[in-house]
Amino acid sequence: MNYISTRGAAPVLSFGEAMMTGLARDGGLYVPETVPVMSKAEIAALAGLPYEEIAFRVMRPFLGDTFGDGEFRELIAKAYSGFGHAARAPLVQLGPNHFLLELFHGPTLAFKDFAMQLIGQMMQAALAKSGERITIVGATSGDTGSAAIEAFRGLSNVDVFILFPHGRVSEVQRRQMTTPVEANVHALAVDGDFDDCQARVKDMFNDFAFRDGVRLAGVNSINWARVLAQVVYYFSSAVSLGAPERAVSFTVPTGNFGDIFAGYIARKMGLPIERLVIATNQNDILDRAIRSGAYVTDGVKPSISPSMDIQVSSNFERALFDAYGRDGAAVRALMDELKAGGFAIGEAALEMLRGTFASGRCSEEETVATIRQAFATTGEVLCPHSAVGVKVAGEHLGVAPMITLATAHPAKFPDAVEAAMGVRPALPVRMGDLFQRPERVTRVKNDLAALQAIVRERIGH
Ligand SMILES: Cc1ncc(COP(=O)(O)O)c(C=O)c1O
Ligand SMILES: N[C@@H](CCOP(=O)(O)O)C(=O)O
Repeated sequence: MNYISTRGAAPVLSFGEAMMTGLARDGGLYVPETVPVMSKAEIAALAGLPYEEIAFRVMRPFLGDTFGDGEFRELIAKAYSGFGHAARAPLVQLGPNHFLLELFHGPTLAFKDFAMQLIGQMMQAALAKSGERITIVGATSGDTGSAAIEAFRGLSNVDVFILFPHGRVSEVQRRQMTTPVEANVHALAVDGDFDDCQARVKDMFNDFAFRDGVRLAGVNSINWARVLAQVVYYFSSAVSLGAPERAVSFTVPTGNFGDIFAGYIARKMGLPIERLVIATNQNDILDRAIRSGAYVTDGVKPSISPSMDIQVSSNFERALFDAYGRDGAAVRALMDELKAGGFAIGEAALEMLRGTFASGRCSEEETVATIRQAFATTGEVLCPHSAVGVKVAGEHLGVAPMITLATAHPAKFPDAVEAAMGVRPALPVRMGDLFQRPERVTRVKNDLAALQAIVRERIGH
């Protein structure tokens, strides 16, 4: 299995190489050269299997010879052993034809754990073989950062630097990143928004002297392995509702487009998905793009679903690559236009995107009302991101069962949830002392040289 860049001018890599490389050297994102298809019988055979076995069968065809079968099974088993629910990704019913896929039972209470715990295992296995030492630099709007820190804290051959927008993540999210005591964890509060943090990480990858000097690695959804691990729960949930005999639909609270892109891959692999709905908060660039054909940034607006406060949606590039017939030069030209504020999606590409994704937007008021209403009618406590999904899903219900992804635990956003429904969701007991632990964080300007200097100094390079 080969991996190619969305900008068409980077070396072709194996799965293992793409995982350790992060951003392609032409600035693009790696995607599989071809997507393996599962037969109807293979999909049907997933029903009733443990999550770990489904993960093995869905991901195995993408790996080439990076890991042996036995080794890969062991890595999967270790990755999910710390999850707080036997089903890993349980489904609960919200209404006659509407289900919620709870993706927040991992160690840091967000869907990021599904991929990050596995990537942590896979990278450690790869490093044990190569004897290398790496420097992970990641950008977060709240959840990727804590998940990455949890997956890599305390390792002797990895330093992990996380850039988060100062004052724009919830207090629980911030403390998850600033309270780990391990010396290889570096939380950096950047004076800027998430788009700034993500742009600085990409700048670091595009500075080859820095990138090669510190042996930079990425664990944002830049990294194909992150997306791949997220494909699994589309299969596990769909088969439990009758796929492949019965088609299902998904609504996905969306920011950086990684999670919904995983759903797109599941569909390409043969999973019968009727609708794939992008749900945005007031940072609605993706909804506007699908409706109008203009992908134009207009500044990140802080919201009560802060993890989705994103305008430059990294993985949309992967969708554009397919929409433009896998023409790397065309994607490169669009990304150059984006630097100046935006671009118009070509007619054929827009038709492809509209045929693939539906979309909707949820205002702040609607998010609050949805949290309140879901609790009153179903007893389910939604985090604000999941509420965005539930609200938009309600506009797209059809014959096929709708599965909305619940992407974070409500206790990560206690203020927003309490303001909506008058009850403060409690953190799990193991995190009960989070607010008593001392914090360790460095405030940094939104400046590439300043950030690079910190990384170099901390790793002694
Ligand atoms: C809780 C939560 N919901 C939704 C999203 C959006 O997911 P994606 O960036 O993959 O679109 C994020 C951030 O990624 C998140 O942390
Ligand atoms: N919402 C994310 C933003 C980063 O997304 P990623 O999937 O590219 O890591 C977060 O919580 O950090």
